Amino acid sequence: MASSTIYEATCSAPVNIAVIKYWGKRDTSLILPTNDSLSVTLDQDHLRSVTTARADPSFSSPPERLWLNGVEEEIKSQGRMRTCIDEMRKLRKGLEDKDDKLPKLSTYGLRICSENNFPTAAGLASSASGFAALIYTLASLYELQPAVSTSHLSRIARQGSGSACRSLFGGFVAWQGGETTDGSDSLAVEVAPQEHWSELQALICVVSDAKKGTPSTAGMQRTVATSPLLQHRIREVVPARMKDISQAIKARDFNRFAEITMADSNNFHATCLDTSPPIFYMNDVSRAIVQLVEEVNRASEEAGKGKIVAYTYDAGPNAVLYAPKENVSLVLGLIRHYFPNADFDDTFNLLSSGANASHRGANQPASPLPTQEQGLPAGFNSAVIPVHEAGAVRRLIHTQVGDGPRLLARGGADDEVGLLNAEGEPKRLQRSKRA
Ligand SMILES: Nc1ncnc2c1ncn2[C@@H]1O[C@H](COP(=O)(O)OP(=O)(O)OP(=O)(O)O)[C@@H](O)[C@H]1O
Ligand SMILES: C[C@@](O)(CCOP(=O)(O)OP(=O)(O)O)CC(=O)O
Repeated sequence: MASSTIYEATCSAPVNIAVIKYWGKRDTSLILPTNDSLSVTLDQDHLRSVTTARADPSFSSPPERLWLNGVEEEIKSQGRMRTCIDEMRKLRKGLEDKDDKLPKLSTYGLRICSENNFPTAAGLASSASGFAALIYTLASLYELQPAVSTSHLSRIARQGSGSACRSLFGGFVAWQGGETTDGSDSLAVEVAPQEHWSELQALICVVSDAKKGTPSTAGMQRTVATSPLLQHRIREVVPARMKDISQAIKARDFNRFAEITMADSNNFHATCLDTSPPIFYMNDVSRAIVQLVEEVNRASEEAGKGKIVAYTYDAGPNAVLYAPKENVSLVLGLIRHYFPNADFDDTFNLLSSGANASHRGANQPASPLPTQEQGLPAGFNSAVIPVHEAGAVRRLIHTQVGDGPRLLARGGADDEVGLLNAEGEPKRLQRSKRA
């Protein structure tokens, strides 16, 4: 029998894409990085993880169960999920020890259900939004805030997946790597809120949605073990860039922001190439996008204007393009010309054919090259890359800088947003594990 009060919370959390990359751990179990990093939080109206957690004394054998996208996952005894749940319980117990009146939720079993609204295998940062949603939901269920700060929560999210600590904040977020061996100073802080530079937008070019060859967790430790270039990155490159890009963000200086973002993506991928055996995340399509961005920026600067757009690549071939709002139509036009037939989620109605129109690749005629009236710089070399075969870029997602995790609902199982049914099982269950 379930107890009469339902202790439940449902929250969402955003994806973040780093502009100064985290790559390497100095402690693999606490997840302490070898360098600081900095990211932009993306709008969870477009990409998000939603998690429901319920605590109930009747939940037993096993006390905790977890479903991701409708499929039950094992909570391994030494695993990251286990650590996160245990750490959150400890924080709740701390509050209960100080206040007798609080229900002893820390002793109750848990049911957790989470869904990502983007394909988990799309090479987007699902572990970041996923662990941030988990931590924020448990913090809401256990009513930890304001006693426990968001930066404190980020220290726990970090132990789920390093990059997840940055998804606890909106806007522009730094993960301070810290120096202590216990990880107490390794946490995320806000550099600037979303509203500070809300004109910054992102166009995600999904080049491949196949699961990558070398997972980041394994790849980065191979780089730590074998790359001399990584040592230079840790000592010289990143510290200077962290300062410079923070200033660029504070001054809303897109030119400088773009310069540092692209340089850091290239430096990170250079350390991957410097790894033994080398790791290749970018492919020919990724490199063609780099050439296109470099050319439009060159032509714009030659015309006495600033850079139009910046690229950055994580541990996969997909490009994330950052640009001020006023440049996105041009960037989109260029991508749609050189990479025809991509599915396009037109969240901002740039192609102006109705609200949230979705343009499915197969029916789209090849787009013409944007004109000078549409902002193409006069000296742009249109032969910089060939027009690629249809579907070389499979999907385009247009989004913008966004806010931090949101509490969507508290309490009953019959609310619309909660993911668990009255029995504490997913409302939407998938029969078998994804391939
Ligand atoms: N909604 C979620 N809630 C909790 N954990 C999640 C969620 N979504 C993903 N995860 C965790 O993240 C893991 C996937 O992380 P993985 O690093 O393989 O992919 P990725 O995050 O897409 O890639 P990367 O971190 O390299 O950008 C899953 O196995 C799961 O443990
Ligand atoms: C290239 C990156 O996206 C690497 C992300 O690595 P993860 O955070 O996925 O790694 P773990 O801490 O092992 O879970 C760069 C970044 O997001 O800063």
